[in-house]
Amino acid sequence: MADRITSWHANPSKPKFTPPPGAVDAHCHVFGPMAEFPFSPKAKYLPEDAGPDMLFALRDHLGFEKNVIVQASCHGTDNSATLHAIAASEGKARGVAVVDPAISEDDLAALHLGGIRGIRFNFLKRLVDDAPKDKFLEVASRLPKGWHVVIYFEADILEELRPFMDAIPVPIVVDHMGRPDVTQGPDGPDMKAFRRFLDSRDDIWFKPTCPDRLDAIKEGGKGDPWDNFAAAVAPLVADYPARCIWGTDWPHPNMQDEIPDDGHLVDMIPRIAPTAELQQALLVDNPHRLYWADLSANSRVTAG
Ligand SMILES: O=C(O)c1cc(C(=O)O)oc(=O)c1
Repeated sequence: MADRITSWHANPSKPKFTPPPGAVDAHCHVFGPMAEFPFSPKAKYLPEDAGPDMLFALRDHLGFEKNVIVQASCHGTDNSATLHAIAASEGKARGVAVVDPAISEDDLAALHLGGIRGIRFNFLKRLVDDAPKDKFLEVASRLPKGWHVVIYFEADILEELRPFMDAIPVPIVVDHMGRPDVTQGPDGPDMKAFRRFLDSRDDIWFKPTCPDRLDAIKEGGKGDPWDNFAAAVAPLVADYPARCIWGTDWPHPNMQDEIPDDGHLVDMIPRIAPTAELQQALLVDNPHRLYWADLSANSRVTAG
């Protein structure tokens, strides 16, 4: 296999923006450690270790209180590394798993006990070999109560995926807004198509995340400070404030050629969510509704 890759910043800056109390980094990953949690034989990249200690140090450095750890494709359907990180978080992390669609009810229940609250369907050909829609729909129909489905796809297959996504019987959370071309601006065809999709159901959520990916210089974007991203995404957050959650995407799988400074990523937040109300929704209330709904004594977790 190829050399192991480092895709994260060694010394990220301190953000100027201070997240509100209770803020959740609701899209991040862990890699390994490989000696304990080997990568999948089908992994499309082989990263250096980026385990829970590093993730929690970054969380504190950036001013967040909690994490939602999304199973990275390099770990395939073995969620041990993600579960280990959640267990090490002292109640400050929950997660999203990637499962073999034939998973048993008992194994789903065990994932729930381990802090998992959703499963991820990945449609990026550069990350996974196959994405069997019929099997995905079958497992989506028997998830534990309160779970959702996270979907990662690129804008050019949104329409093709519509019948599949329309049939998903639980809430849907779209990773990185389905990767729109942000250079088209807020009213470009990709954003318009994504808005039509959001308007088709009121239980579709999205992550206005990854300016580093969507506005990368190597993709024809502007790079840091990612002005195309800010311009294209701020109106979306303003129009759907109860349906978005935010995350760093640390350790930034596959971003080794244009590694983002995590402090700069956090400083994108007030550019896409300029008011205290929007920041509270994006960073605190919305992720708590999806991932900590059992903290029901708190008004922030009621549906709305
Ligand atoms: O665009 C990517 O390369 C990417 C990869 C993964 C993963 O490997 O799980 O997750 C992400 O959120 C984004």
